[in-house]
Amino acid sequence: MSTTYLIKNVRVLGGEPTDLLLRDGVIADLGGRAASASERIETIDATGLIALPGLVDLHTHLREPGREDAETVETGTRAAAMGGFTAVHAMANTEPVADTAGVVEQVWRLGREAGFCDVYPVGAVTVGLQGEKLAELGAMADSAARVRVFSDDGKCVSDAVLMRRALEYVKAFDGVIAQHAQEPRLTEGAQMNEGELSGKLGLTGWPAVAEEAIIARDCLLAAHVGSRLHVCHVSTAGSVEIVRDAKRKGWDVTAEACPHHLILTDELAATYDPIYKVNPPLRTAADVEALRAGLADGTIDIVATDHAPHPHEDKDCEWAAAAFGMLGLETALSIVQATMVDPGLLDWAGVAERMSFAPARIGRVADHGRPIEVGEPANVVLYDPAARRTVDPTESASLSRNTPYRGMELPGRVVATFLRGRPTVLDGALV
Ligand SMILES: NC(=O)N[C@@H](CC(=O)O)C(=O)O
Ligand SMILES: [Zn+2]
Ligand SMILES: [Zn+2]
Repeated sequence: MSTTYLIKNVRVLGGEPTDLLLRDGVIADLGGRAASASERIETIDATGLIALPGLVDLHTHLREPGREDAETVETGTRAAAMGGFTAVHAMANTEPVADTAGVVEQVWRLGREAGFCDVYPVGAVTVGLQGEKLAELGAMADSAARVRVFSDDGKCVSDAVLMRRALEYVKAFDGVIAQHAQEPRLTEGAQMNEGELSGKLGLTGWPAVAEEAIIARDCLLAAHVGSRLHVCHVSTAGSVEIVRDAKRKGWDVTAEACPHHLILTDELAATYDPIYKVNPPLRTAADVEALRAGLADGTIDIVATDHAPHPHEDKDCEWAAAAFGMLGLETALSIVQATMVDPGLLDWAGVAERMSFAPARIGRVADHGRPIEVGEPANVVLYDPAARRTVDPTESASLSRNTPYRGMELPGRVVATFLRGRPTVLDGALV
C-alpha cells in the first residue's frame, strides 16, 4: 500500500492555511481529516509553505539520445523534480533528432522508467531539423508518446511554405508548432544582442528584428490557415507587442518567456563569460521590463525554462566558440518569485497559471496543470517563499553546471514535489 500524506497548514495557491490529504495518487481531501486509522500516514507540517500544482515545462532540453555527457532523461528529470516540475516537454534537438515515432517513444519510455517527472517528447517539424522536408508528424502524434508539440527548436523553421504546411498538418490532431523565431540570414555569426554594446565589445549582433520578423510572419500564417502557433523564448519588447496585437485580433497564438530573460541583461556580455551566452541572447533592461509586463498582463502565456545543459568543455572556452544555452529547471520558480511575485506583478495563482495550468493546456497534457481539488491527480509542489539560498552549481541534480546564477542569493526553495501522490523530492532533497 502506498503511503498517504497529510500536509498540514499549507497555503494552496497562497491562500489561507488548510490541510491537504494525498492518497492513492489523488488529492483525497482538502480541509478535512478524512484519513482512516488503518492506513500508513506521513504528516508534513507545511506551516509557511505554499502548495502549487506540479509545474509543467513546455521547453526542456534533456539531451538524450546522443549527448548523455550533457544530460540524460534521468538526470534532467531529477533536476526538474528539484525545481518543482511534474511534467516536462523534451525538445527534439537530440542526436538522432526526435523526428520519428521510434525516437519519441524511446524518450517517453526513458521518462517513465526514471520516474521523477512525466516526459512529453516534442517532435521535430522537419527531418533532421534541416528545414527542408516535413517530419512524420502524424506518426509521432499517433505513437505511444502522443506528441502534440512540434518544434525545430535550436533552429528556426524559416521557410514560409514549410511553416505553413506544418501549421496546416497539425490541425488534424490538435497539435501546435512551437517556433524558435530567428531569421537565419539576419543572425549569421551572431553572438549577442545587437546594440551599442555589441559594437563596443566587437561581437556580432543578433538584432531584435530577426526575432520579430519571424513572429509577425508566423502569427499571420497561423491566422491564415486557422492553426495554433506557440512562440518559444520571446526576448524583445517588440515581440511582446506583436503577440499582444495577434491576441487582440483573436488569433490562436501563445508565447513563452524564459526566467533568464526576465532577470539578466545584455550588459553581462561585457564579462565575456560564456555562461551568459544564450539563444536568443540576453537583451536590454527595457526588453526585460516589457517581458515582465507582458507576463503580468497575460500577453506572454507561460514561463518555460529552456533548460539547456552543456558540458564544461562546450562552455568554458572563449565567448565566440562557446555553446548557446543555460540551465533553468532548478531555479525557475525562484527567478519568477524574484522578478514577478516579490515586486507585486503576479500572485501565486498567477504563477500557477503561467507555470502549470497554461503550459499543460498548450501542450494538451491532460493529467497535469490541474487545480488542487479533491479527486484531481496529486501532482503538487510545496514551496517555501521565505527561504533564501545561494546557488552552488556543484549541488545541481543536472549533469551540467552551466547556471548563470552561480553565487547569487535567490528567494524560495522547493521543499517537496509529489508526482501522483508519490514524493520525488522531500525536505528539499531527491527521494
Ligand atoms: N537556448 C539555447 O541557447 N540553446 C538551446 C537551443 C534553443 O533553445 O534554441 C540548446 O539546445 O542548447
Ligand atoms: Zn530555441
Ligand atoms: Zn530550447
